Amino acid sequence: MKRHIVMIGMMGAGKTAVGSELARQLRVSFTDSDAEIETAAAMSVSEIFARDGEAFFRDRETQILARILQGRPGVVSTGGGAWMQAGNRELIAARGLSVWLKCDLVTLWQRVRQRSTRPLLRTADPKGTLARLIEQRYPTYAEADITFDANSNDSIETAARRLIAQIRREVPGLLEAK
Ligand SMILES: Nc1ncnc2c1ncn2[C@@H]1O[C@H](COP(=O)(O)OP(=O)(O)OP(=O)(O)O)[C@@H](O)[C@H]1O
Ligand SMILES: O=C(O)C1=C[C@@H](O)[C@@H](O)[C@H](O)C1
Ligand SMILES: [Mg+2]
Repeated sequence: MKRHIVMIGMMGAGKTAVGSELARQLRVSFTDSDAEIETAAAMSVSEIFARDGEAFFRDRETQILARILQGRPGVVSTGGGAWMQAGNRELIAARGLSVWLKCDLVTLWQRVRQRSTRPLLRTADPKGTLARLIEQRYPTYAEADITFDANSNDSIETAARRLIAQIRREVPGLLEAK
């Protein structure tokens, strides 16, 4: 693979789940920026938000992304907010193919509602917060190189296979070239 494949999109879109399966099918490495930040800090994303604040988390996210992207090309899953910073978009564009996992509110809500691991959704009306984030972010997510329909009822394995087919169609040669 010539470039990284970088998964972007909302919380619950499947960046981690589909991204790790994609890496498995392509036999390349998988790195998740949220997980890397957690390992480096020995704290969960929620704990970092609570202790050091979102701005601190965003700085760490940029540093970690830059480091990951310097490595050998693989699949990289980002946190949902990473793509919203212009500097991060430039870093990603320089070394990777960006893939937006596009997903609607109903599906996202089904996937994130049970878990309390997303600090941005700890509000009085988490579904409303999710809806507002969708409105704010979708025009910018739409700037990604590839938009993948992540709504379908496909299994994670089938979704990854469908994404590989789409990348082969839209960016011929990317997966084959060493
Ligand atoms: N295509 C899919 N089919 C079925 N379940 C899915 C699919 N995509 C994601 N999920 C499930 O939805 C949940 C959220 O997915 P995941 O953690 O991959 O989202 P994410 O985009 O990485 O979110 P975050 O930005 O919070 O890290 C997981 O339980 C995952 O297994
Ligand atoms: O959408 C977001 O801004 C976030 C998504 C998660 O992946 C984490 O990076 C964090 O919870 C923030
Ligand atoms: Mg994730």
